[in-house]
Amino acid sequence: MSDTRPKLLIVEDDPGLQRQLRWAYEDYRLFIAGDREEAIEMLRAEAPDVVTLDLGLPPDRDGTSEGFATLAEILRIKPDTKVIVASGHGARESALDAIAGGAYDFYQKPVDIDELGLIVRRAFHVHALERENARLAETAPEDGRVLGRLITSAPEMMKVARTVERVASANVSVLLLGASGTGKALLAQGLHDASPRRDGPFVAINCAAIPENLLESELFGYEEGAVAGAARTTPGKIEQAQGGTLFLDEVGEIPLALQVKLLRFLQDRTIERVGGSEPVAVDTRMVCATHQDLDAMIVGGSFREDLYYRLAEIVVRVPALKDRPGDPALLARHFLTRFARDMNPQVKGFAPDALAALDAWAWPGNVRELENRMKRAVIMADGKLVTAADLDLDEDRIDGGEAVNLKAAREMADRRAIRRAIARTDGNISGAAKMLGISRPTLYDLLKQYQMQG
Ligand SMILES: Nc1ncnc2c1ncn2[C@@H]1O[C@H](COP(=O)(O)OP(=O)(O)OP(=O)(O)O)[C@@H](O)[C@H]1O
Repeated sequence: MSDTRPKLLIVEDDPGLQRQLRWAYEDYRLFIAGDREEAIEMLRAEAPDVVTLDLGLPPDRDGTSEGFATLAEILRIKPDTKVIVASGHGARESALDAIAGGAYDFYQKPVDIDELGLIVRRAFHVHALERENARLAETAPEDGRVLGRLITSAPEMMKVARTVERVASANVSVLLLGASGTGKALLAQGLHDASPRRDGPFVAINCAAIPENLLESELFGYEEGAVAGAARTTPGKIEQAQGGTLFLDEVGEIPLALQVKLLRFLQDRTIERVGGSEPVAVDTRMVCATHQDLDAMIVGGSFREDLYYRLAEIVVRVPALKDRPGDPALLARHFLTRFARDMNPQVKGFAPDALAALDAWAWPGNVRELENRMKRAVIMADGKLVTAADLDLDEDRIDGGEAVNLKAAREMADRRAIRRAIARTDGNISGAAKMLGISRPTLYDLLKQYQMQG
């Protein structure tokens, strides 16, 4: 049986000590090196997670130069290695230098086997935890959730979520660019929840939903009767977001005159309410979103460039749903579970033709459209399964309607034929391939090429 004990490399030139240590570590597979060259050779061959390193190695037995050179080389070759350095009597200083140079811990000679044993065990433990964390960070969470409520399994969207998570802690303005219904509002909320301002308010305002003449007082608030003495103050959205985050959705809809006022706020962080006399200081984080092409608007003179640069310290592009392979089906399942629970508990899943249709549809309204169609489908479903008909997708428009050229037309025809074959064979790939007159690997290739699901 293969030895699965964790590997420990001991770098020690004193044969007496080597012997002593050899007996001390039953729980590990031991590798012992007497100098730098041997140590590096064993590191490369065995990749141990933990190394104990005597700083006084030949040819500099009484100094530390060789020990430090070994430490640096180990960390260069395998940076996650936990190196525990041994310092001679009164050489605490060099031990501390070693820690500054990336060593994990140190121990003082003469060796106390029990104490060193504890340090080594802890080093393995920390290494295992770090490895597990790195693994978790690389893989998608099992339920497909990231940033709290966002559901995705597509690398394109994971990248977006990770960027948002990363910028959350920095106090920079963020502009989310993406088509309607792609989840920009959800990302903005996720950013707030991941930021140090999470205990403050998250205030959202959709600039497209408010008539132009009311937008100023919505944003900046207003004061009435100030002159008569019985002032009534209504705080605007900016003020309501004090200590938290303000999400300006459809920021491209803000008229030019108001853009100037917004810019002034971003410059001096104070607002003036409509009809108000005193400036009010407001500390809020700004997150904006739009589906419009702000660059073109700047060129056309309808969006101020100086405001753009204030709002867009970080720009995040949110991909359309059709560009996130696997997400339509994953999100559809999520919405099915949610709506079935509330509206039609007998519905349990999808008929194969529904899955094929979900995959083929271009989702011009993105996740919002999917959510709405799923709600309808769950209500309309007759039996346990949602069918393609329940989704009410226009067959002729599946795959995006008119083909722009011959290549696109062929792809469209391929997709339609594949979808039908898979639906007719209840998702059986071998059967579908036979029906299409192609081999199974060819069908898999096509599914991959067209980013369809089998
Ligand atoms: N990845 C996702 N996981 C779960 N729900 C999502 C996801 N993306 C979007 N949604 C849901 O879809 C709907 C639309 O999302 P959202 O309002 O965030 O989009 P948007 O890009 O801000 O749209 P608009 O620009 O039209 O305001 C919301 O109900 C949201 O909760």
